[in-house]
Amino acid sequence: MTLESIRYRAGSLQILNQLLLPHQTTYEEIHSVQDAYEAIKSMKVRGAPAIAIVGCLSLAVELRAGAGGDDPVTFIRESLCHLTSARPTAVNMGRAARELMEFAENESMEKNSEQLRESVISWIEDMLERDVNDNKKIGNYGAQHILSGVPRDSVTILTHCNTGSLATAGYGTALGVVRSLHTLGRLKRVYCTETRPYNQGSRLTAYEAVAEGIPATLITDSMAALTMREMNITAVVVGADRVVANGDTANKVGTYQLAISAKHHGIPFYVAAPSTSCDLSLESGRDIIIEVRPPEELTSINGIPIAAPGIEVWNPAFDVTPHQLITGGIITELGVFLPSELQAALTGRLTAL
Ligand SMILES: CSC[C@H]1O[C@H](OP(=O)(O)O)[C@H](O)[C@@H]1O
Repeated sequence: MTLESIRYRAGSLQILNQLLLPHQTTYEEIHSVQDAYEAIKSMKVRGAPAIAIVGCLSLAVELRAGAGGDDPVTFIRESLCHLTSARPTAVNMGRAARELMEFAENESMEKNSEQLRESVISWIEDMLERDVNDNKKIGNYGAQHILSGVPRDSVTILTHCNTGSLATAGYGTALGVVRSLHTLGRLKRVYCTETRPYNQGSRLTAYEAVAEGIPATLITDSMAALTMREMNITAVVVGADRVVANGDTANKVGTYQLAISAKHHGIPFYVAAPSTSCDLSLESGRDIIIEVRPPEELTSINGIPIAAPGIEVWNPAFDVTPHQLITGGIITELGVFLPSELQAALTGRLTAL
C-alpha cells in the first residue's frame, strides 16, 4: 500500500494533512488557490514536487468552476504568482508556474476562455502521471547505479527527510530508489534520520517504510556519522528542493553535514531529483534563497514546549550541499549524472549510458 498525499478528480482536490501524521490520517478539501497556499505554507502538504502539484491542482479546481471569467489568463498569472510565494526554496512550483504561464498565453491566442480553461486543466492533470513516471525512472536508475558497485550483495542506504509518496505524486525520489532496491530484493536496510525539527523522517519516512514492510531503522540526526562508521552504509541518497547549474543542491537542513560525513567515510553521496527540481537559471548554490521557518517549529512539538522560554532560535529549513560533495551523482529520470554533466544532460546534449 503506497500512501496517497494527494487525492484528485475533476473539480475536487484533497490533501493528506501531514502535520497530523503518523497518528492521524486526515484528508482535507482544497477548494481554492488560497486553500492550497495556506496548506503549503503551513506544511500540511510538503515536498518539492508535491507542492507544485497541489498548487497547480488547486488552480485546476478553480478553473473548472469557471474562475477567471472572460480573462482566465490574468487569474492564472495572479494565482501562480501567489502559490510560488508560499515557500521560496524548492524550484518546482516556480518552474511549473513559468511553464504553465507560457502554455496558457500561447493557448489564449487561439482559444476562447472556456476552451483555454479546459486546456490548462488538462496540462495540470498531466503533472500527476508525469511525476510518478519520473519517480519510477529515478528509482530504477538509482538502484541500478548503486548495485553496479555491489554485484551480488544487498545494500544498506542512509536517507534524510521524506522523499517518498508523501513528498510527491507517488513512489518518491530518494525513497523511490529505496523502493526499487527493495522490489529487486537487494535492500538490506535503510537508515532514516528523524530530520528535526519537522521530523519528516520519524513521522513520514518511517510511516511509509512500516506501511510497506521496507526494512528500516530510525536514527536521530546526531547519529548519522556514527551510523556511517558502524553500519556498513553502501550509499547515502537524499532528495532535493533545487539543484542548480553546477550541481549545488538545496535540500532539507542537515543534508550538508551528511555529505561531509559521507565524504569522510568514503561513502558515495547521491541526490535524487526529477528535472522539475532542477534550476539551470542559477549558476551556483550561493544564489538559492533559503527559507527560514518560525521558531516555534523548533521550540515545541505538537504545541508542547521543548526549549527554554526566551531562547533565540535560528530555523533554516534547508541547506546547500556543494556539488563537490555529491560524489555518487545526481539521479534523474534521464539517468545518473555527475554534477559536471548535469547541464548537458538536462539540455539533451548528454544521454545516460
Ligand atoms: C522529493 S521531496 C524533496 C525535498 O522536500 C523536502 O522539504 P520539505 O519537507 O520542507 O518540503 C525535503 O527537503 C526533501 O528532500
